[in-house]
Amino acid sequence: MIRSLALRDAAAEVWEASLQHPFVQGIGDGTLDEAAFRWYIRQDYRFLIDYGRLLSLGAARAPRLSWMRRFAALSLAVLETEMELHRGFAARWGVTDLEAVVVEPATAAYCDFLLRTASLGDFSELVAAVAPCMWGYAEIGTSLAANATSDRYAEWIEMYAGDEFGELADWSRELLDEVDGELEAMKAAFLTSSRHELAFWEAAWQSPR
Ligand SMILES: Cc1ncc(CO)c(N)n1
Repeated sequence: MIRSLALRDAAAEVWEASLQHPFVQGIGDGTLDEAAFRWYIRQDYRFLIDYGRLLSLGAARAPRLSWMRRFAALSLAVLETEMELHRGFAARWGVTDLEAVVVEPATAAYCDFLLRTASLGDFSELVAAVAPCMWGYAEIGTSLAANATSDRYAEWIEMYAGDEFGELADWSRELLDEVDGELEAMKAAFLTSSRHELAFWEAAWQSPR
């Protein structure tokens, strides 16, 4: 089986649980409590800083020049475009302390796993760990956009359902299929990231409101 599909298969239950998670569905139909969304935006803003670092490590370690360029460009796109979306939400909804926010355990655990894998793992494990971030959000965005009834969170949905993010998901699959690496180690990294994604939704759902 094609490696990206084998990994997607192995994580199918976890991905379905993320898509069906009440927090995610609440973004889709606009019923999600704004305080919970504010909590998520604050934590995700912190996540994106380390995610930018992870992509820069990807650039530093990439064995092909074309991958190196792509990782470097992506790091900048996250630190500029994606974080700008969060700053927009923050301004609209009265979040004034984006930079000062405490890193909650689910955020810290995910970021630490990603940066540990990127620093100490094989490059193929870095690729497997980062894929659920890109591919997973693109899948959620596309699925929510297909049924969206949400005005409130429309911008968020549009960003992750958009062509740019879709291309990113395609690229992450291409990397998974082309990189030199061992399937079992890659599967472990892919699954662990997928579980952290789910735990992030759950933490946001359980956040104090
Ligand atoms: C936790 C998380 N994973 C993936 C993305 C997509 O960039 C994001 N913004 N946040």
